Amino acid sequence: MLKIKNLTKTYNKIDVLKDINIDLKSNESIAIVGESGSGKSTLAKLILKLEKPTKGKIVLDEKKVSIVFQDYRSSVNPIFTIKQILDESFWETSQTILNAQLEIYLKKLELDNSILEKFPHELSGGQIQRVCILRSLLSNPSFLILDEALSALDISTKVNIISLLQELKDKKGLTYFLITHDLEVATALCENIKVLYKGRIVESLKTNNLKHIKHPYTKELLDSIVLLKD
Ligand SMILES: Nc1ncnc2c1ncn2[C@@H]1O[C@H](COP(=O)(O)OP(=O)(O)OP(=O)(O)O)[C@@H](O)[C@H]1O
Repeated sequence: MLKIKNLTKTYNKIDVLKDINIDLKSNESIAIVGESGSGKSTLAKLILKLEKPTKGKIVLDEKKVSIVFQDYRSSVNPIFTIKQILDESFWETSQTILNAQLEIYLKKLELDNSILEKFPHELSGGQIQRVCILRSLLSNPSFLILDEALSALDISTKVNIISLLQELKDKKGLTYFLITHDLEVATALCENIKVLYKGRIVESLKTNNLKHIKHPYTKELLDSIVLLKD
């Protein structure tokens, strides 16, 4: 479904991504976990062809691709109401189906119907982030890139949205390319985890087998989950 071969991206003579290889099978989701500045968003931009690789190749065998950007405030038009922002989601879905889906997703994303008439500046960061997730889901994608898409949400909302995303994965076969520094969200949604450190993949793991962690940065991430659960 997604093949990335020997990918390098250089900005100002600095390799932001170096020799990245990913081979993702259909119906498997992947999480790219890494600290700030490790090159995660750059990788998303390359997959979406918003940027060109310096070296290497990316082949994405999916047509219905959507993304929830990390910078959620600037990805909504401030002079549009939320309803108008969501109307951008038309692909091939009829208005009737869209309205029915909208009702369901609003409930699952814990958003009140009254937000539809509001403007982005009248919403909290967490509400706008959920509107961005909703907009992507309404476009009925088969491959969804989530770039730190749950970062502004409180724990209980995050748990509910993860369960919605899991449901869509199971029922509709939606595949996620998850970008996060939260290993816990990564293990909840994805079968595969790649740890990006200073532009290189330093560890490739299967979620059902985290015993083989080698890199100190991944160990730190795993310890932080244990600490949060203590
Ligand atoms: N268009 C650009 N021109 C020059 N440098 C860039 C550009 N885009 C990203 N970079 C640099 O590439 C590096 C990786 O950035 P990127 O946004 O991919 O990191 P990230 O892992 O997503 O970080 P964060 O978690 O903070 O969002 C950073 O040092 C950044 O300054």
